[in-house]
Amino acid sequence: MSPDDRPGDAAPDGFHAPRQSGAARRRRKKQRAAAAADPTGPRAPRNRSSGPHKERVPDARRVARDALVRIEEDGAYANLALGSILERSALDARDRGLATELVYGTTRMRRACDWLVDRFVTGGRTLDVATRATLRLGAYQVVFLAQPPHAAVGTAVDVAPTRSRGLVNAVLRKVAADHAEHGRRFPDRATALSYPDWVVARLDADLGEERATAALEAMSTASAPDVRDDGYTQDRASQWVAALVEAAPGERVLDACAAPGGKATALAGAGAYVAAADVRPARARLVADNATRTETAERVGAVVADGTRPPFPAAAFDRVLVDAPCSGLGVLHRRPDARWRVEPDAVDRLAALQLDLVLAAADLVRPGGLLVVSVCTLTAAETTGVDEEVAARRPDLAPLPPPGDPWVPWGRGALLLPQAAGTDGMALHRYRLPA
Ligand SMILES: C[S@@+](CC[C@H](N)C(=O)[O-])C[C@H]1O[C@@H](n2cnc3c(N)ncnc32)[C@H](O)[C@@H]1O
Repeated sequence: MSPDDRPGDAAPDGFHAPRQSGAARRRRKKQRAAAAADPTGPRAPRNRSSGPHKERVPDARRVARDALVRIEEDGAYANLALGSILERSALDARDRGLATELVYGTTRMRRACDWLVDRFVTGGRTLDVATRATLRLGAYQVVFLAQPPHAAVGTAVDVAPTRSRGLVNAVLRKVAADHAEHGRRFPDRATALSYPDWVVARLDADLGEERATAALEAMSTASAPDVRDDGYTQDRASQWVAALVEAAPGERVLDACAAPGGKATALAGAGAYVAAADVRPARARLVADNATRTETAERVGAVVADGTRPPFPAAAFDRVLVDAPCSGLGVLHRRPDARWRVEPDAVDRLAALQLDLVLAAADLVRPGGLLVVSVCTLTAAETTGVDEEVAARRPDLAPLPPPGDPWVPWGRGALLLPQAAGTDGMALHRYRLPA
């Protein structure tokens, strides 16, 4: 996994846009070379617009189909794939909205859509990427958008590759007929919710089935972006975390994992002097850019530093925030494709890193100061699990009571479930250093 692809790192807050990873670019190049060398293999991306519709002005569904092909074929991020195709299209605002809904919704519900169509693909036939994308799109419209079947099937056939129009028509008609007769039905919860098995199993075990289901359902709906008074786009959960640091004007605060700078700029906006550190130089530059844009640059010092080996003197800060890299299982609604990218072993690997970051940060807080730890995930390993280790190794750190509703108590900290207030899911621990 490339740095740009790390879970929990790439929240689309702020003014910046994330880039496609180097790995994705390399993969794409390799696929093109392989397709060119093997004419019987999968279609090369350059051919994807061939066929009788090549010259047509793209409509929302065609744009959506093309974006879904790019996401699947090139490993492109959904927002970037769609963004670049929309940029070149002549769609008006309404059709852009429709294309976005189709791409994001179909990407989220990919597993469910595959199950809906695969029952009716006979003879063990392997589907090419464009045909599968078209079938997913059609199934999504019929089953999840409840569009009139004849219209949904007709438009899917219209954007299908010529060679598979008959198949798309036949399969989607069966999907529509089955849906009309039985409604939505799936073989298991993970397919119905459209997440990888391991994500559902992990959240079931950690949150209980009822909370996990509601959280997973909430993260299949789009979240409304919130724009701060200074123009910075930041989810309300992150704004609350920054406020819970309770930084006062003139205080020295360290944000040990700061990029892209959402919380650092909020802390500086409250009047604190903020050392905003991040281990990745490119991301540290984002912090500086965002400080300039929010007019907090005179109180934000962006620093490249590894939080596990921080280059600051002991007890140098009144408050330290560790907004740690995490598996991102509380913010899966932000990126529709994120649920398919997170890897199961990320949870334990990141929990170990979080513990190192928290223990190193604790040494930087002055006597009587505050250490705040947040993660945008919901796993026990990365929340209560890390805190249990902290309790064992730093019994001198006194946990503060959890904030009230919509937060709920979670071990010695607090949890904000994505279904509680329509925000990101977050976990928070706050510790007072002995005076
Ligand atoms: C969840 S993001 C932080 C979001 C940020 N606090 C905000 O509100 O905009 C986690 C950040 O931790 C950084 N990071 C990862 N490992 C780190 C380390 N060892 N030391 C410092 N930063 C690290 C990542 O580059 C990423 O930018």
